[in-house]
Amino acid sequence: MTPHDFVYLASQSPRRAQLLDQLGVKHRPLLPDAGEDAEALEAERTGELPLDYVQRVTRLKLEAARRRLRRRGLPAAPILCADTTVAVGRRILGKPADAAEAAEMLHLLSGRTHRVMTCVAVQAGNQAHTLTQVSRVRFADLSETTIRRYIDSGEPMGKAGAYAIQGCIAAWIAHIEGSHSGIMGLPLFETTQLLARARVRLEL
Ligand SMILES: Cc1cn([C@H]2C[C@H](O)[C@@H](COP(=O)(O)OP(=O)(O)OP(=O)(O)O)O2)c(=O)[nH]c1=O
Repeated sequence: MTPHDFVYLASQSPRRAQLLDQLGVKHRPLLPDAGEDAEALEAERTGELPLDYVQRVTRLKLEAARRRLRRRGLPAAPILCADTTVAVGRRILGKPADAAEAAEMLHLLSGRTHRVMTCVAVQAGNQAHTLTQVSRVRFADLSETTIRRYIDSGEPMGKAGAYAIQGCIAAWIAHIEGSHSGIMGLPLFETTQLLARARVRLEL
């Protein structure tokens, strides 16, 4: 069987597209239709643990993407999607709704270690390959001024946990354990294993 030349990237995250580019994997967007409520997939359930949450949301994203592919009658190819969640203990930090929520999250993350979980799913034919990569991130103490300035920069919005390791807040990240690309939204080492299982053409 010849390898697949490209994957459908069912993600609106520009970071995920850039990270796939870094691997040299060709991808085509498979974005939600106007009527689809992509945000609704990320609704939390009371008492749900972060690991269960990130895996469930990824499954939902994959199912929605598979339906989309069928609806549009597009040529068959593997579909890749992912979800990134920040966890402080059992608490899930999603994307902040506004500046006040972003401030609350950054206060919570200040001076402590939290986990960042990214679940990746690749559907190839009838088979779904998934894995979850978990990293640990330690923030130095963040002052009120730093938090305020960071929120004013606009960067926290649209990011799980109200920060982006690839941005200026990296100046306060004292330690990471795990996968830098995973924290950004797509763990490259692990994703490569999934793509290989799905027989997607890789650069190396
Ligand atoms: C913790 C962290 C998150 N993020 C981003 C990655 C994700 O885009 C976002 C988490 O939201 P996700 O719901 O995982 O992704 P998304 O909504 O951007 O895109 P889609 O659901 O369509 O795939 O936070 C960073 O860019 N840097 C970081 O350091």
